[in-house]
Amino acid sequence: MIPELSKPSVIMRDRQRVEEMIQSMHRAGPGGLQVISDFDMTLTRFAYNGQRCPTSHNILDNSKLISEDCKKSLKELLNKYYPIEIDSSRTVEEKLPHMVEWWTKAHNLLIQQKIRKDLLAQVVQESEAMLRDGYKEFFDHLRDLNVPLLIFSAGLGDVVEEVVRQKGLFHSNVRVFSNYMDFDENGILRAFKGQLIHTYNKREGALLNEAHFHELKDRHNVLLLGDSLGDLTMADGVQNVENVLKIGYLNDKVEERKESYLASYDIVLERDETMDLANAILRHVSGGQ
Ligand SMILES: Nc1ccn([C@@H]2O[C@H](COP(=O)(O)O)[C@@H](O)[C@H]2O)c(=O)n1
Repeated sequence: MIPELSKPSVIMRDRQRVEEMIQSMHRAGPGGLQVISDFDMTLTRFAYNGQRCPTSHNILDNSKLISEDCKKSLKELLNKYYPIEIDSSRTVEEKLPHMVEWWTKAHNLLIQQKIRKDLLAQVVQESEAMLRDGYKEFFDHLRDLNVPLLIFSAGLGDVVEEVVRQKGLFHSNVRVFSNYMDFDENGILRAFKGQLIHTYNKREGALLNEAHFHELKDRHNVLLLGDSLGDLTMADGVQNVENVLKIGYLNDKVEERKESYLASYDIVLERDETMDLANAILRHVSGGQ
């Protein structure tokens, strides 16, 4: 049905179920579809030429807006908390306080740097942010089909938006839910707005945005893209859902985490740096439109 499902990087625990869901989505067509995606390491690449690619936080952390001392502290936080984030031997409940601590400490450090809003665009331009191969077809096809793309990110919303804008992809069907910076009247970062979003509380974020999902209440099929087990709850605010086809990018600690990803995602993409499968599914669902 979809040749990309047979790529070596694609693994599934129940191929028949996946094919049934895709067929059902095809019957409903693009008018019944919405796409909910994580940003960092899902729409962006995990690695390029053997080097890790930056998250939206890293784009700012590594920039000229951050002092060397602060860079060191942010790196120490990353080295301490990232292994906890991806540790398959701990439960989500065990990880939660550590994630809140990481994000809170990192955001407080960023606030101390008195970051200027007007320099963010330049920082993104000078960064090594990289979207996955096939990103343009993905964004443009969704725009052409009028399919909403909701990006749920525990990263930095201002940076996420800037990356998408600079690539010419911020089409009117794209909405970003994320951690947004609050700037004072001089354009200096003074706080973060709203409730903190980290890797494992996206369900709360999704439910807080229920009103937005209500606008999409006639779109009963969801294509969900994520890279962590926390991303699985991103569609929890969707009403009258018929199919949620969950595609998970397994980027890091692949062997260790494969079982848990296979148990939770319908399709797991192992070290796959492309949007090929999502693009192929969209082509199929839209009947070649
Ligand atoms: N200070 C931080 C905090 C988090 N990260 C990483 O960003 C990713 C964002 O989360 P998503 O679930 O939306 O992908 C997360 O995976 C953290 O590893 C960071 O780099 N710096």
